[in-house]
Amino acid sequence: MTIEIRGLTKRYGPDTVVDDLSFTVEPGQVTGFLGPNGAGKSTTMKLIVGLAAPTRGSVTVGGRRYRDLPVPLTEVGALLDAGAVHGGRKAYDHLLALAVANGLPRRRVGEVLARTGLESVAGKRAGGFSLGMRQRLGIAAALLGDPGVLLFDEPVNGLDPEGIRWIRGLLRTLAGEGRAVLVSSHLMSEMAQTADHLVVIGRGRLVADTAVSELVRGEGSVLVRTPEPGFARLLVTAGAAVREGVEASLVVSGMTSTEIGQLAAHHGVALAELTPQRVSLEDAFMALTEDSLDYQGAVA
Ligand SMILES: Nc1ncnc2c1ncn2[C@@H]1O[C@H](COP(=O)(O)OP(=O)(O)OP(=O)(O)O)[C@@H](O)[C@H]1O
Repeated sequence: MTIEIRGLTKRYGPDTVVDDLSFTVEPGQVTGFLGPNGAGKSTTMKLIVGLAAPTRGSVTVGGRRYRDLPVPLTEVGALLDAGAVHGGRKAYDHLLALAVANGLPRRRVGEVLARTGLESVAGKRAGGFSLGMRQRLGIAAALLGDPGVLLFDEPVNGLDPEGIRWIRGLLRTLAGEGRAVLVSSHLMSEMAQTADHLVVIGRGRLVADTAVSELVRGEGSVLVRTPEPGFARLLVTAGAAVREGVEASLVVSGMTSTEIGQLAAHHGVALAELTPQRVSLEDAFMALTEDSLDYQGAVA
């Protein structure tokens, strides 16, 4: 199942929090939803599940609006706020109440408890749960209806390394099962390890909609070192952009290292160094969102 977002706009008073946003979340992959704090990620997720009404535009899941889904829990599962569990209820009872209210078989409760590693604490009250356990309970609830679409809002926030590793693995597995998985984060490094596809927003607007592999490949530059003073001019003549790097190196863009090596060989120029510079995802993200950051200082 696919999430289709078209021209989605949400205003709160004078503030346009989501601004003419369009993108698609495909099944079978993890789509990372990235943006600095306040970019509008949570609001977009609320719009997807009908917790807020769009000012303009539309969101559909499998071609239908959320409110038109007969049993939403069997089509869309969402972890939007891990704190939203009644603290006095036992984990098992919380899930059972949800299952019964949605006409789901009782056995699903045991299945999702097992899948989220909560079997041993199923009889304990959620009020005494650590953040990591509440997070797992929220995920168990999202999985209850075996939905084809899953939304997770900042699921790794506040988790320890083991919890983070577990969530990453779960997201990958859920996508591997053919589900559409949309997961928000304000950390590019986190998404780089989990997502196949990235949707980046800033100030409610779409900044990038790209495969992770595309972003990593990006526009790299090549570091060149040579004792031959005329080589920079040769590079420029060949169509490259050249600037001076540290310690008398040249930073070349617009040509691959192979092309630069061939040019040097052709002119009999000895190279002391020829190193492609990898663009890190973090750098790519900063470049993408630079213009859309509200508070540059806070992010830097
Ligand atoms: N119900 C509301 N009424 C008024 N303004 C709101 C409401 N909900 C969100 N906002 C504003 O919308 C903007 C976007 O918030 P949102 O929570 O969607 O961003 P976010 O990208 O999820 O950020 P974060 O990573 O900090 O959670 C913020 O400026 C927020 O103050």
